Amino acid sequence: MTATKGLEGIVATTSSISSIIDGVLTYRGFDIDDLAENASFEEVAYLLWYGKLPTQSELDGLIKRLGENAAVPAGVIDQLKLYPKNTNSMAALRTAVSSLALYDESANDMSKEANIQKAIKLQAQIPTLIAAFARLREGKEPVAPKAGVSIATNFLYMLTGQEPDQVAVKALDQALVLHADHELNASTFAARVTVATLSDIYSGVTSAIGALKGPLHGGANEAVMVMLEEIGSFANVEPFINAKLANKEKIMGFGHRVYKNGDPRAKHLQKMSRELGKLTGNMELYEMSVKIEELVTGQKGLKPNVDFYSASVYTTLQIPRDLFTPIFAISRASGWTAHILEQYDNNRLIRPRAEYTGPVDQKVTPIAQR
Ligand SMILES: CC(=O)SCCNC(=O)CCNC(=O)[C@H](O)C(C)(C)COP(=O)(O)OP(=O)(O)OC[C@H]1O[C@@H](n2cnc3c(N)ncnc32)[C@H](O)[C@@H]1OP(=O)(O)O
Ligand SMILES: O=C([O-])CC(=O)C(=O)O
Repeated sequence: MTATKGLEGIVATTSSISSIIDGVLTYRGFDIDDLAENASFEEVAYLLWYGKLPTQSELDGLIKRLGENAAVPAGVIDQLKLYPKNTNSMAALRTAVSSLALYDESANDMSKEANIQKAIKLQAQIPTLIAAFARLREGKEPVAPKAGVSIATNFLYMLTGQEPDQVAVKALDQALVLHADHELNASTFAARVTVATLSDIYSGVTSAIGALKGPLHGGANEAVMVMLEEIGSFANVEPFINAKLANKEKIMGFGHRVYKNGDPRAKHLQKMSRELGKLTGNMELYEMSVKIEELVTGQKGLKPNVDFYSASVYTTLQIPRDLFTPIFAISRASGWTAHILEQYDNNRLIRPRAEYTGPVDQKVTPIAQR
């Protein structure tokens, strides 16, 4: 038995949800470029869950259902109030999602119908949890979700308590489309491993949030912003990046396990970053990002991934830096739950082997003689 480090190149399941073939990303056979330009996040979530794009009435039905399920139990809000104000936002989300199960009587109902309902409920409640956490830590009361509006609209509304700007809604909605699913990425794999024991959907999504949090995965979008802030100005980009590369340090938001010739989602986020910069009259973050790309691609051949330009996009939308990864979770909840449903449909316990590299033939010495 020989181990493959990081399971690189290992095909661990079949799936009909999304594919990456020759650098092209599709959800259910639809190219991400097409979806990014022509579909809303709710249409994409429907596509991931049901395998087809919705008709207008199916879409209206889903938006209505998401609205009806968006409020979170009062007990969970009470718990959020007890979280330390400076706690990590992904740790808060992970704990809060796990708590949702305590208040759902159908949490352990494994019927298909109950699991689809829970997928929709989780998708609806995650934005509410994040916005409530963000307000409570600033000493503000949570804002109740609105019915009949998109997730992008509702999230920005619940975060700020104000009717969101349409440019911001459109940008966030497109970002949600771009992040919704990505084949067998680490957090989706974590979700599938968890539910393959026939554990419940809340356990699967809680595992996934834990995996997404890390800076080698979803946490990279926040890490990109930390780096941009550390660089501080366009003039500092070149010396900063050159020093990092000379030290063989990783540049966050670059590289990918699967894409070696570039992440097809990055160009959409780059365009969004440029357009938002122009609209707000502040191009500095965009220009710094472009310069970083020029240096990292030029010297290392590494291309930006989905996390790189999302940092300047979210900052221009005035979203706090530590909510970038939770926003990724809002979007990826659709993919995680679609994968969990698919796993239940054709389940087998996921249990690979390890190549043992430890000592052999050891004998126990009585404790007094050790
Ligand atoms: C949504 C997402 O999850 S997208 C990914 C988000 N993560 C990041 O942006 C973090 C930065 N990027 C990385 O750490 C990596 O590129 C990963 C984890 C995404 C993929 O990595 P892997 O396929 O495991 O490649 P690995 O980390 O082994 O790197 C291979 C080589 O490229 C280098 N490399 C990879 N990414 C980077 C980077 N961002 N900056 C500098 N060098 C890098 C490594 O140092 C290594 O070099 P070496 O062979 O000289 O030691
Ligand atoms: O697929 C991966 O390894 C990481 C990624 O880009 C994603 O989850 O969107």
